[in-house]
Amino acid sequence: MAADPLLHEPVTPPSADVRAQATARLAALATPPGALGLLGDLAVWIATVQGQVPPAPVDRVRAVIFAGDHGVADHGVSAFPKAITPAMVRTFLLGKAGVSVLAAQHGVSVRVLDLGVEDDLDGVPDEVTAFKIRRGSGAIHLEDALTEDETLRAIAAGETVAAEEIAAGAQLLIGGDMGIGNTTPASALIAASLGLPAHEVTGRGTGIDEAGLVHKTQVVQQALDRAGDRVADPLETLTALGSADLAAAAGFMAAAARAGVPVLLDGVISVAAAIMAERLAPGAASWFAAGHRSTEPAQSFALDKLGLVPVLDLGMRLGEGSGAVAAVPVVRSAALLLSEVALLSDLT
Ligand SMILES: O=C(O)c1ccc[n+]([C@@H]2O[C@H](COP(=O)([O-])O)[C@@H](O)[C@H]2O)c1
Ligand SMILES: Cc1cc2nc[nH]c2cc1C
Repeated sequence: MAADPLLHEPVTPPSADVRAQATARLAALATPPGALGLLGDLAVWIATVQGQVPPAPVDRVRAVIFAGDHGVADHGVSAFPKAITPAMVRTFLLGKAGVSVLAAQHGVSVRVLDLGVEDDLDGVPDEVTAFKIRRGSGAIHLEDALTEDETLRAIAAGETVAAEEIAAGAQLLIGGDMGIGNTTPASALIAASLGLPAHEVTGRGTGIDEAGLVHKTQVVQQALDRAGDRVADPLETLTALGSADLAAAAGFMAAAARAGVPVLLDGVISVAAAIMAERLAPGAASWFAAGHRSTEPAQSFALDKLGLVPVLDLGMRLGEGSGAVAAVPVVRSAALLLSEVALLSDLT
């Protein structure tokens, strides 16, 4: 497959003029300056990415869960077996996962897609597997995750999905994940992109013990050493250290940014995809906000790199898009405050 001609093209940033107007309105509200704290910053962000002051209510929020398996999960890096991945895909479809409950409460649509699950998912609707790239991505410490062609096809799949969600009316998109072992490639992508060693970024994922963490750190470092200088290029980085689901999530976020649709990021996997989206489409991160801080160290390093301060910090590490969905009511509150609070100049 030929590379997308838009890859590496800079993304048009949100309007600096609208940002200035939103900042001025926030300062003019009938509140002491700075009294809304991060809610105020979030209000300015949502108005800026919407291109309008005051901002519109954030009614249509759509989450997409990119599911896939990872060869590295057979090498002692997770507390759980791979069979959990297809089982959770079925659970999302039943509306019974953690993210499903939060999303139902907050009126967020959830779409789950199999990009690389190591199971045929017999009986699930065809639309779930329509973008499948392969059954399981390569064990990144021993081999490439993907072929170059698979990387390009996965990115293109994510771009198509973003276009579909935007056509369906999304005002705000969330990129979620499901895949046993996926904190290993996510940490490797972040380490490679930020130039950090494995011991700084590697975390406990689903809950491995101390010995497991030592081993997982060695696996991440082995993957980084194996990839070597190839990590200077974002496509090579995804091919060597990523996965079908992570590449698709990166394509999804890059396409959302190019279309001027904001993205609320979730945990370490979502933020790894955001880092890759920013590398594929420089400037994309100006369309992103961070839903929450995960317990994974790589996620905090990556958020700092992107210049993002998370809305929530609840010690969550579920993935699935759940931390971002939990932050949606706060984003909605922020938009409403900037549009409905009286101006100081109007006080009687
Ligand atoms: O979002 C996070 O920061 C996060 C942190 C730890 C674990 N997870 C979820 O747990 C799975 C990956 O954990 P692990 O230990 O198997 O690499 C995957 O399905 C993720 O959605 C997610
Ligand atoms: C049960 C379970 C649910 C998950 N959801 C996201 N990652 C997960 C990992 C496990 C193990």
